[in-house]
Amino acid sequence: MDSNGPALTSHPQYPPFPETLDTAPLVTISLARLESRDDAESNTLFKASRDLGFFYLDLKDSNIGRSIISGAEQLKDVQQSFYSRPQSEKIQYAREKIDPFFGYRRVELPLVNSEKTPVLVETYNLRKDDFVGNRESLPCHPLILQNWEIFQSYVQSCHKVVHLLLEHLESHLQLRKGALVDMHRLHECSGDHVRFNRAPVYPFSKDLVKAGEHTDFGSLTILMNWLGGLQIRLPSTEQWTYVKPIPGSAIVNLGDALVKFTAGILRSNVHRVVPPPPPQNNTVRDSLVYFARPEDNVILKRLKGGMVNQCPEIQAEKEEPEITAAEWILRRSVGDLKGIYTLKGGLESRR
Ligand SMILES: O=C(O)CCC(=O)C(=O)O
Ligand SMILES: [Fe+2]
Repeated sequence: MDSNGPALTSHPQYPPFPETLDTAPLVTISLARLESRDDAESNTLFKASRDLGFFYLDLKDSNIGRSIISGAEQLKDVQQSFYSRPQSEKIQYAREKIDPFFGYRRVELPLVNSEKTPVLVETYNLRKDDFVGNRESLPCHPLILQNWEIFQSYVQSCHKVVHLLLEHLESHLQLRKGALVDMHRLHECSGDHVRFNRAPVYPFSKDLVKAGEHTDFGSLTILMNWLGGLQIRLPSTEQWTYVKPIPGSAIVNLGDALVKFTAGILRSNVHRVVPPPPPQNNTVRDSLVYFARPEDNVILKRLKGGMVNQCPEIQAEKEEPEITAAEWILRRSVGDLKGIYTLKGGLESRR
């Protein structure tokens, strides 16, 4: 039991993350301390955003944070109900029918399980603009409509956290006030979305895991997960290392858009999802993600001012097409553009 009473999260209902495993050294940053503009906490945030691009955000002592914790638990229930629906029903909301990026997607893994049934990885991308009323909503499953208010509140809370993190970052970067925040307004259209991720029980496969290595292509990602399986490649050792889920904390990472805006000062670290470590490996894995992205019309290029001006422009940066966030998301999602970490001689090579 912690200070907030028992059963804050449902982590204890799952098999435990193994104590003996080496895990990634993410620092923990307190959302409440960032809210009260604690300088030391803010410095830790900036350092983590440069060095690793991943950190835990302890949500427990903040009202917004606690609404994210309880919202995530509720949305996980929605997610589980949705994924237990028959395929014939889920594919009514498939991306092919709805939108190139938003909607349901199933990918069959090239594996055979003991029941000889397809092994499916499933995702469902739900657009922020629909929940906050920026656009006419895309068609979605009735379970989403029945839980609309939970999504609305979740999106708003995550978005507030994104603004707070961006405010701290822009101040450390000595950019003008609003330089980052004003490109991420709630009521402007953007690629922000909630994603339900579902992975079945499946054995570790080198090829599959390799194919899943990626950086996130937006600005900030707020991840809630209950089982291990997320791994990051540590910049210090190049080793793939599990990130342990911590009840009451989100895992936050920076995406490629922030690397571009800051000419490589901030880091978007490569990561992947593999089967959870034993004894968690016989449990279906759900995770819940809020992806924050720049507004659709924003051009993805370095910002002017502050620390960014002190970074000389490198060749790879000069050669990159100047495209909008909307176009970048579409092209990245079909693999047409490379992520920051794969771009040889690109921004990552500045380190
Ligand atoms: O499921 C996780 O823990 C991470 C998911 C992820 O990296 C993503 O959806 O981009
Ligand atoms: Fe990711």
